[in-house]
Amino acid sequence: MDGSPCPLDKEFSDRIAVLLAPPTPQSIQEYYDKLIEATNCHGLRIKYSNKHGKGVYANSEFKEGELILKDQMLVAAQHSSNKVDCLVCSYCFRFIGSIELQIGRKLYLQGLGLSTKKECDYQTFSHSSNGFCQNEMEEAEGNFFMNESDNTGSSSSKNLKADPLPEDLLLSLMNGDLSLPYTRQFALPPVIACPGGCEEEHYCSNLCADSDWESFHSLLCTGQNTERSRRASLFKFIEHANSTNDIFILAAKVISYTILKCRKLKRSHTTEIGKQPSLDKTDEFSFSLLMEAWKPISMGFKKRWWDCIALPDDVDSGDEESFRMQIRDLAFTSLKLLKEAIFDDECAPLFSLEIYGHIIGMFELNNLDLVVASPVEDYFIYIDDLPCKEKHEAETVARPFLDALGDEYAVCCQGTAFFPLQSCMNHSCCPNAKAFKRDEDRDGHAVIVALRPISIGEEITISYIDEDLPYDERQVQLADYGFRCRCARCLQEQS
Ligand SMILES: C[S@@+](CC[C@H](N)C(=O)[O-])C[C@H]1O[C@@H](n2cnc3c(N)ncnc32)[C@H](O)[C@@H]1O
Repeated sequence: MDGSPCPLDKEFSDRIAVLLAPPTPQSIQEYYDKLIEATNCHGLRIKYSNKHGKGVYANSEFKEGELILKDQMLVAAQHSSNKVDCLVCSYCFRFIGSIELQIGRKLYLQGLGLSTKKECDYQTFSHSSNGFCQNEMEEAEGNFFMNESDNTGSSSSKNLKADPLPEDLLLSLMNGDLSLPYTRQFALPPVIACPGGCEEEHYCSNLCADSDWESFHSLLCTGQNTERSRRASLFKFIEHANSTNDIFILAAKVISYTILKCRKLKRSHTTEIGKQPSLDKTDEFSFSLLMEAWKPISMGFKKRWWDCIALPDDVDSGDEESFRMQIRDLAFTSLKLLKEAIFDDECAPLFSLEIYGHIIGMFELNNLDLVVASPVEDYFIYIDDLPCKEKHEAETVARPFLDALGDEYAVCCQGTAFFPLQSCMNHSCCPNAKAFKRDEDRDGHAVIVALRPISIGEEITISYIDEDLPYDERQVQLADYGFRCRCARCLQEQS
């Protein structure tokens, strides 16, 4: 990149270009054929066309309302501020513990003055609307800030609530001494601690804990088992992300995932082949492993973050260049902090600003909001629907907690995720499918259902925006995704 402040961009420019080169149609086909085989999504096929790049096509018929896809995220994270509201598994994003723990913990943390996000947006495909924490962005970067309420949930609560409940009451709710009526019917998986001893991540099972550890967390854990100076660096990186934009946590997860996969490939190669490459080939060998580990990320549609981020309404177009430079500098600050914490010599090109910018840009252009409905909401609805006598008895115990929660009782788990198959779905203003969580979808998977009958060979499209908007407004919104829509409806309405 011309004028990049990051020395690694220059040192590894050839390798960075290889890592960021768009995959060939043939490698796309091979990769997604394998993925579809491995995930049993035989009703779908990914095809490449010169028109819109990758797209998802029906390989079988779908009826209206039928499930098309449940896509497991490649990488995902709960918004930092949402962690106050919802205790979820850090790998699959199921709610964990118990209804009592969810309620008690939230009220307890609120009592400590931690902020919360009010409502839950069930519209799951969304542009990340910059995701900045407003105050910190203003402070850290000087001039610019975003007006809209951001989706990191950093807004403080405005709703009216009853007086706080006594702390010891909340503690007994959290530690299981006090139980609420009918919560057995809303049993949740137990809370499994992080194997590295950090207090940040929790899991619903040992399987999730181990999978997270192996795929992401062993490099990012701030627990006691992590060496002291690395821990201090990680804390600094996380603090910076939490106070500016938690998209950096996701970028760190992508880098951690690639490094850990690279190490795993190296181990299995050494065990299988039984020998190390000759010294003069070590460098090439390491890079071939890096390419292999990076492959799932290489498939994602990407642009540099500071090039593709939508210009906030309150930034004058004359200040655009300066705004984009500030975004780049912010990313560079974050990258330097991450590099101090987890740098790996054999994966050095990953720590270039060019790669970091493209990873974040990938989330900007492809992300689907991570949304998991809260069982606490179901619980209070259940109480409300009980016959009169039972309802009255249950409410006597549960009501103070509902009052203390106010209208925040229903806050769902919210975050950002990259889904390998869903992210290949193109947009249409007359879509035949939509992202929609059904009652049974209680984890972080992306769920896509058919809006009308779909025949074999038809492209499966979703809408990235509110498709009921008039033509011009739709184009304005889609410009934030970097394209002008050429779907059948737009072509017709344009003429
Ligand atoms: C989430 S990706 C979809 C998959 C993408 N086609 C690929 O090759 O990875 C979104 C990008 O696809 C392209 N795209 C999606 N829908 C489109 C449409 N209706 N008209 C033009 N381009 C579209 C745009 O470049 C957009 O930024």
